Amino acid sequence: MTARRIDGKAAAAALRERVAAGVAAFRAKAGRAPGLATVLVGEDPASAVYIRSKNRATAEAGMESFHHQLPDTISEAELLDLVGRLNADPAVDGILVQLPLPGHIDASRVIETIEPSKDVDGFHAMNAGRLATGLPAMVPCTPLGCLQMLKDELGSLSGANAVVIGRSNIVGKPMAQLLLGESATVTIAHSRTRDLPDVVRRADVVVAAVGRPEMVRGDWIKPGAIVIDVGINRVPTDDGKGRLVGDVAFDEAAEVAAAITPVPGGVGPMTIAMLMRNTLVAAHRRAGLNDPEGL
Ligand SMILES: NC(=O)C1=CN([C@@H]2O[C@H](COP(=O)(O)OP(=O)(O)OC[C@H]3O[C@@H](n4cnc5c(N)ncnc54)[C@H](OP(=O)(O)O)[C@@H]3O)[C@@H](O)[C@H]2O)C=CC1
Ligand SMILES: Nc1nc(=O)c2c([nH]1)NC[C@@H]1CN(c3ccc(C(=O)N[C@@H](CCC(=O)O)C(=O)O)cc3)C=[N+]21
Repeated sequence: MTARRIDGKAAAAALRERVAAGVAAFRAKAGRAPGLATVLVGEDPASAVYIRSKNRATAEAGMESFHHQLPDTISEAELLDLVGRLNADPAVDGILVQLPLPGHIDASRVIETIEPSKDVDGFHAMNAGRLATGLPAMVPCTPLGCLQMLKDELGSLSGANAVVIGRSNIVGKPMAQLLLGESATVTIAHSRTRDLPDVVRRADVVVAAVGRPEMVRGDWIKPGAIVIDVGINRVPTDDGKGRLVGDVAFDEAAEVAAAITPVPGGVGPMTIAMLMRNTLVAAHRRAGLNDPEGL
C-alpha cells in the first residue's frame, strides 16, 4: 500500500471535541442544551446500530437526545403527526428520521414535513435548493464529512477534476454541489454512465457512493488521486458474521491513490460527527445567534 489512509475516526473525534466545546458555549449563552430528536420506524438491526451511535454521540457532546422508536405498523399519518409535534417542540433543534422507511410510508412526504430549520440531515427541498443556490443551508452530513476530509488532504479543490459516482439526493447530488461550490470540475456518474472506468481514470478526486461492494477497481484510479469511499456494504464471511466493505476495492486502490478512506473507519464516523455539528448549528440559528466558528 502506498496511499495514505485517511483516518475518519480520528477526524471525527477531533470534530466532536470542537462541537462539545461549542455546546458548552451555547449552553452558557442560551441557558439550555441543543436537542436532537431521532425517529426509528421498525427494528432493522443496522439502523438500530446507527441510531444508538448517534444518540451516544449526542450525549457525549453535551446535547439532549430524544429518541422515538415506532413499530413498523405505524401509519404515515401517525408519523407525520409525530414530526409535527417535534417541529413545535422548542427543546428540539434537530430532527432525524432514519431512512429507509417501510414501503407504505412516503419518505419524501415525511422529509418535506420536517421544519427546514430543524432538518439536520439537510434532505428537505428547501435546504437542497439553498445549497444549490449558495444560500446558508443545512447540508447533508455524509457529503459534508467527505468534503471536510478532502479539504484536510488537499487544501484547495479549485480546478480539481472530481468524479462523484452515485446521484442520490442524500449523498451524490449534495456531494456534487459542495464540490462545485469549492470550484472543482464535477462529473456525476450513475448506473447509465458509459465507460465508467474511463470516467473515473480522469479524476483527481473520486467519491464513490453506489452501494456495490468493491465495484471500483484499482486500475480505474489515476495515480495520485484522492479516493473517498462512502459505501457501507455488509458481505458474508465464512464465520457467518459478515464484514463491512466499501464501494472501492481498497487494497487495489491503495496501491495507486495518494490517499484513501477505509471502510469502516472512514466516512461513517465523520457522518455522525457532522450530525452533531449540524445540530449545534441549527440550535444557534434557531436561537438567533451567529453560527459557531471553527467547525
Ligand atoms: N457512510 C455513510 O455515512 C453513509 C453511507 N451510505 C452508503 O453509500 C452508498 C450509497 O448510498 P445512497 O446514495 O443512499 O444509495 P442509492 O441506492 O440511493 O444510490 C446509488 C447510486 O449509485 C448508482 N449506481 C448503481 N449501480 C451503479 C453502477 N453499476 N455504476 C454506476 N453507478 C451505479 C445509482 O444510479 P441510478 O441513479 O442510475 O440508479 C444511484 O445513483 C450505500 O452503500 C450506502 O450504504 C449512505 C449514506 C451514509
Ligand atoms: N435520515 C438518515 N440520515 C442518515 O445519515 C442515514 C440514514 N438516515 N440512514 C442510513 C444512512 C447510513 N448512515 C451511516 C452512519 C454512520 C455509519 C458508521 O458510523 N459506520 C461505521 C461502522 C458501523 C458498523 O460497524 O456497522 C464506519 O463506517 O466506521 C454508517 C452509516 C447514516 N445514514
